[in-house]
Amino acid sequence: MTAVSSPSQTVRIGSRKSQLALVQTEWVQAELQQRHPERQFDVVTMSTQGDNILDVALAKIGDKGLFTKELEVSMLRGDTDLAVHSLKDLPTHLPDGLMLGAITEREDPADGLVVNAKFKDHQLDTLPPGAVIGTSSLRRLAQLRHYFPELTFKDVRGNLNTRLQKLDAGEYDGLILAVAGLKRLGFGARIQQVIPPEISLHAVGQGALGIECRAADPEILAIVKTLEHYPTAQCCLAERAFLRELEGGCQVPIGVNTQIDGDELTLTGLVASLDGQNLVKNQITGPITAAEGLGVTLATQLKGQGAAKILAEIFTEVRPGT
Ligand SMILES: NCc1[nH]cc(CCC(=O)O)c1CC(=O)O
Repeated sequence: MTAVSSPSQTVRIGSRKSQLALVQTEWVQAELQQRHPERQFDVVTMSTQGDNILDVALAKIGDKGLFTKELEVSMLRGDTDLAVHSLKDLPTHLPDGLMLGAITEREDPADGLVVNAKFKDHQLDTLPPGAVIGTSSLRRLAQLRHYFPELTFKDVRGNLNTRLQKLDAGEYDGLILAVAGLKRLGFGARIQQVIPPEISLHAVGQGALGIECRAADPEILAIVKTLEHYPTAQCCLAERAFLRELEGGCQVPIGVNTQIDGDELTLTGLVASLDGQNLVKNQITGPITAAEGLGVTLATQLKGQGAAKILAEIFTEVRPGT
């Protein structure tokens, strides 16, 4: 008798429809298919709120689950079994019934500068005063304003291709984008400068993928876990604990950098005011196995150093009335 795969053998992977999301999900699909040949892995795509609202600055619409909610509802209904996210888009609090099943190996987590052809060979410190830099992230804005007050910063929305088209059409002189996204979409050659952590700390979870699944589905969890990359997971769990403790979403100027050296993990964290005038930054080192505790401790330290005041100010500025 030949084994015919029953419908229950099919694992359905939820994904956003953007080109980056699809590249990432197809990578996960191929890796899982290779590790679990007895199963069939299908991709189910859906649009999220974040994909549909393109005319409003991200900072103004809030961030809680903007790019993830539809994928989560689908898992809770049993229409899909897991979801692939850019980890930085996944909120630190997940809905009841779901969990972060695995974190995959991280691509370069840094931000990168991409420029219009007329500024070929320029870097942030050689661009002329007034050059227009596109970014939709308050974190990038605050840090870059601090170090390059003579540059002009302008909001930019849309997927990566749209953004690059706007850049090449001359609407911007430069864009700040995640190196990971550019590389995954084949635009690595356009990265003019990888921005060092001394100038701009990256977003929590940047460059890694987070695979979310149902908390009460051990079979799927066991499958998903086979994609976990331990060092990346510990770094990202430290970063996510730091962010959770500060209660800031991805649209608050919070930056991090995490390094592993032997059995030790060093987490650097920053909270910045929107105008980039005030940067509160600190660092903590401890055993890798205490990753989340290190994130919580660093957050508490930063709050005491002035971060609590900065965050309170931002919440009243960005979301008046709430
Ligand atoms: N904010 C959107 C987003 N979410 C994930 C990435 C790609 C990089 C990653 O995996 O962190 C990007 C694009 C960007 O920030 O330039």
